[in-house]
Amino acid sequence: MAQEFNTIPETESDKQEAKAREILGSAGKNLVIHSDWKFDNGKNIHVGDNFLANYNWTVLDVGKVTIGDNVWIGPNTDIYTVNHPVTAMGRRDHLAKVLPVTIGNDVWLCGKVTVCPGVTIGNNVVVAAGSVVIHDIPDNVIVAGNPARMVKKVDFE
Ligand SMILES: CC(=O)SCCNC(=O)CCNC(=O)[C@H](O)C(C)(C)COP(=O)(O)OP(=O)(O)OC[C@H]1O[C@@H](n2cnc3c(N)ncnc32)[C@H](O)[C@@H]1OP(=O)(O)O
Repeated sequence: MAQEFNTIPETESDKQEAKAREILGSAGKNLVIHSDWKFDNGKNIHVGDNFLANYNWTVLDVGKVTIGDNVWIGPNTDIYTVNHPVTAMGRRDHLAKVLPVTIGNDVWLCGKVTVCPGVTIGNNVVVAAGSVVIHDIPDNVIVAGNPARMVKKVDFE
């Protein structure tokens, strides 16, 4: 399905939107996803109204990914729901732990952000470019860095 999506020319945004709606578990009104988009299932991704994902959005949605309204995703941003063991033996045994990712309303994940398994991001949050999110993030903040930490609070208006 990802390959099918990525063959649609960027100039044919109506076709991109229709295919994205086939792929996703659910989507609200006003949906824009650019190529290349990569994912495991697609059906485990749920997005709200006014969703925009820029180029090269990768989602390892073995687990559920829930995204609220008015969320923008910058280019080359990744969301993962799968962890593997830190022990060599665990990885030899191909073990995996699946944890959901939840993103609130009015969130901007900037370019080259990585969101790790099990994370919940609140409402009205900006995750600065290049950040790696390993902890939950509260409402109304800008976070930056690896690991992402609050750099300042932000108002809604
Ligand atoms: C759909 C799309 O997204 S397409 C467009 C893609 N565009 C991008 O990805 C652009 C991303 N922009 C950024 O990351 C910007 O730095 C923003 C939006 C987070 C800046 O927000 P501002 O409110 O202007 O933050 P400001 O520049 O005041 O920085 C606040 C603090 O965070 C730090 N900071 C800001 N961005 C980053 C970053 N990417 N990584 C690390 N630290 C950062 C600053 O150094 C500053 O720290 P200091 O107070 O110790 O100096």
